[in-house]
Amino acid sequence: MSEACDQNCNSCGVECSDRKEDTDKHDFTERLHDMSSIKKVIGVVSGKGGVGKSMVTSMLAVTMNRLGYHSAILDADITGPSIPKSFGIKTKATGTEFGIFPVKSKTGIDIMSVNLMLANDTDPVVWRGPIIAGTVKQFWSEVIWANVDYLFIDMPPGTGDVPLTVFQSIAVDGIVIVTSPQELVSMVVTKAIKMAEMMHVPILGIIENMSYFKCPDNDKSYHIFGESHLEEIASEHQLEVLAKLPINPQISASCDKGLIELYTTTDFDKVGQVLSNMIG
Ligand SMILES: Nc1ncnc2c1ncn2[C@@H]1O[C@H](COP(=O)(O)OP(=O)(O)OP(=O)(O)O)[C@@H](O)[C@H]1O
Repeated sequence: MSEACDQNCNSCGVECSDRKEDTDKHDFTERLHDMSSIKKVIGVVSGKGGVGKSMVTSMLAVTMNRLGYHSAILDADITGPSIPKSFGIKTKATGTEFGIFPVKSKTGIDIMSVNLMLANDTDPVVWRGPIIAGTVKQFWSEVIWANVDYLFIDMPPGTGDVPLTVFQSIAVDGIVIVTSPQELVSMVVTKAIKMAEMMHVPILGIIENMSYFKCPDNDKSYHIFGESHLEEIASEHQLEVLAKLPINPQISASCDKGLIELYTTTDFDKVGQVLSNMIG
């Protein structure tokens, strides 16, 4: 210890034997539940709301489940949870002294969402930011995610408190960015990309939803929300285009009826392959 020591290690650069841990450097990482095992954690993000992020999260879980992996979904969209509805889940989550058990969908996808804990699905979550962020952490550390290959996290839109909490406290292996043609012409998707870069989370690629509408009468494709700028944005940030999804009334009908697991498409084949390669 130096003679001039004032016991404030934060303002001193000397590596002496009495040095205390730097109190400015916090480790925000949350511990996974002891009974959980997750191979890969994938965040699904969007710059703004309503672009189909929850639908894409659901279909990613369904796709990997169909490929023989055990998928799970952590619904981190606490104030606007829509995952249980897409899967038609009516039962509530249960818990014991060991932890909280996610609810299984019809095809065996494990799901945890705030709506599985509320008495009524229509009860609003009127909580302040730190409580919401704390709930997401609890979904990670107190839920028993048993033998999960892919845990998909449906993030709230934007770059606010909850996405920040997820990136800081959960070891995310990669993110998928969901966007729409309208959104791409604005700067919001770039904000989401830059946030992931700042947090050092690998970006697996971009999915453009509501890209076009294929008319069943004449088989022509119409760009309802304008021409896509996806390739430009993707190449600007050296990102892979994982899918371009059409506007398809069957998608919204499947979500509304809670039958997303019955929706079939080849549109997710590429992203399914990219995700499979992560486990091998
Ligand atoms: N490609 C599509 N074709 C038709 N309907 C779609 C498509 N994608 C999403 N939808 C519908 O649009 C609505 C919004 O989708 P979703 O809830 O997935 O958006 P979101 O980005 O998660 O929204 P939020 O940010 O508000 O949570 C849903 O009713 C969904 O079924």
